[in-house]
Amino acid sequence: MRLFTPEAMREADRKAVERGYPSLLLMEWAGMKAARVYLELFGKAPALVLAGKGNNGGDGLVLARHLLLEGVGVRVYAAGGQTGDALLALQALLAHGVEVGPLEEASFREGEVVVDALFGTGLKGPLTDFYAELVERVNRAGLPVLALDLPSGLPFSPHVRATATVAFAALKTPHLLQREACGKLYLAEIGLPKPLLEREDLPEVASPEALRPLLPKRPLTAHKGSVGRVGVLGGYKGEGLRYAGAPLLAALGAYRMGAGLVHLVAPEGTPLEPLEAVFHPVPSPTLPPLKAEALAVGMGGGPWGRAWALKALEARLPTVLDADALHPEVAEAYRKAGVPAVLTPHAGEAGRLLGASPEEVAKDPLTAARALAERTGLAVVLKGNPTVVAEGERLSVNPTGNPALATGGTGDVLSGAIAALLAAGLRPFDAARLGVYLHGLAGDLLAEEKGVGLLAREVAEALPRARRLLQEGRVSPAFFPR
Ligand SMILES: NC(=O)C1=CN([C@@H]2O[C@H](COP(=O)(O)OP(=O)(O)OC[C@H]3O[C@@H](n4cnc5c(N)ncnc54)[C@H](O)[C@@H]3O)[C@@H](O)[C@H]2O)[C@@H](O)CC1
Ligand SMILES: Nc1ncnc2c1ncn2[C@@H]1O[C@H](COP(=O)(O)OP(=O)(O)O)[C@@H](O)[C@H]1O
Ligand SMILES: [K+]
Repeated sequence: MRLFTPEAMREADRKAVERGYPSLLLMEWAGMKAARVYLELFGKAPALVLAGKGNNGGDGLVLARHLLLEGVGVRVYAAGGQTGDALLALQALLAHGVEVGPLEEASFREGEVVVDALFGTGLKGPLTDFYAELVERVNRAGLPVLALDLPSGLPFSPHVRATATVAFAALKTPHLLQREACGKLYLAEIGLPKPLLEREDLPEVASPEALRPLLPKRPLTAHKGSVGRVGVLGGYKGEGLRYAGAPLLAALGAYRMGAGLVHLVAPEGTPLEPLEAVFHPVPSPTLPPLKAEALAVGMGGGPWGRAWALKALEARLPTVLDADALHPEVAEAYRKAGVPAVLTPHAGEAGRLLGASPEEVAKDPLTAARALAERTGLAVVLKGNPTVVAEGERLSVNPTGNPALATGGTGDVLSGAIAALLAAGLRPFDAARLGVYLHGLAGDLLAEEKGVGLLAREVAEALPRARRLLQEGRVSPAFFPR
């Protein structure tokens, strides 16, 4: 699944028509699928449909007809001047005897659900005047809003803040970069010929279909030495500072992602947890002899992080470099040595590596992740919402995960989880995108059950469940909770 720009989506629509596919069918499917989501979310609550004059409005007019046929009360207000498919959609609705009022007269009523079909991918520039005001009125009305394709006004401001959004044919950049405005996100297939959606030049949206085949196999004859052993190097003792928990959480992340054995290399005095680990207490950042296939370095390493990362290089094992191991000279040393590595910075750490502010990184994570991958020659996991994975020319945007993960130690769990996948033999880019996806999914499962207030160790504990859902094909490719 690819992440489309609005322009790339319009191009795909155009190519479908060039191939002879009737565009009216696309619109009919779009409106019908959106009506299904409406019924699922809001049942028979009456709808207030606000339709623009373009094809997005046309989708709204189709939806109104389908809701009417399902016995849902609809009030429809539309801009004047429809042409083409949108005009046909209007005529079909009028033929059912529905009154369509002018958009200027739209009013909001308690108990209604607003269907936002004002603008989709055809918007050029920010809304002004009447439409800016209308969007503000929609937001102020306090009613649930179902946005068709995109919340109107995106990617600019002002824009509609939707309760849910039905994206047609493919996710577009604002769906993942301006997720806040979209609410619950649904992806509806509308019959666009598949080859038009296969655009290798666009970033990937990490999807269950693409990731499932990457899951490491666990043969009947597996033993703890055959499924991947991880060395975790982290923690720091000195100057009254103790970062004891971080490496333990990385160890948990590795075990919960299926590692056969985890070696925990940490400062003397670090608690001997988890019990399942093999402990190597060290007085300074050293690399004891380890039987391992991958390493995770830097979690809670303070001033030890950099030294540890450079020592770890001697093992020439695929390595996750996190937190205190994230320094330009460390990345450069791994690149030079040709040792495969995954960098896992958040926006602040990425900013430090790029010489940019955290705000600049967070504003355009796709560009920042690509720039960092290019500069370091390594795989990069730029953490946030969304998390972006980059390596060379490849970009993968992760749709799982939610703000309940914004709590200390969840990043450490992720480092260990990615290291376990490296140890199982996955290439850095694959270990990174699979690890990030399952970590986010674990967070989604927990947020659904418990809401906010998670502990990082619970995220580790939920990893096997996330993995099993993916393995069994039970993750919906068309629904993205937050
Ligand atoms: N074959 C297709 O093209 C399909 C398109 N579909 C829908 O069509 C949408 C795209 O349709 P359109 O290309 O007609 O575009 P939209 O319906 O998103 O908007 C186009 C209209 O907005 C006006 N406009 C643009 N920028 C504006 C601004 N800043 N202020 C005020 N008015 C502005 C344009 O003049 C035009 O009238 C998609 O998002 C999707 O919902 C679906 O029906 C599926 C098939
Ligand atoms: N708002 C959010 N939405 C989705 N994921 C989030 C959000 N906030 C944090 N996360 C995830 O939680 C993890 C936090 O990692 P990090 O910042 O390194 O924390 P720590 O250093 O405490 O372990 C990352 O995987 C990040 O993507
Ligand atoms: K819309």
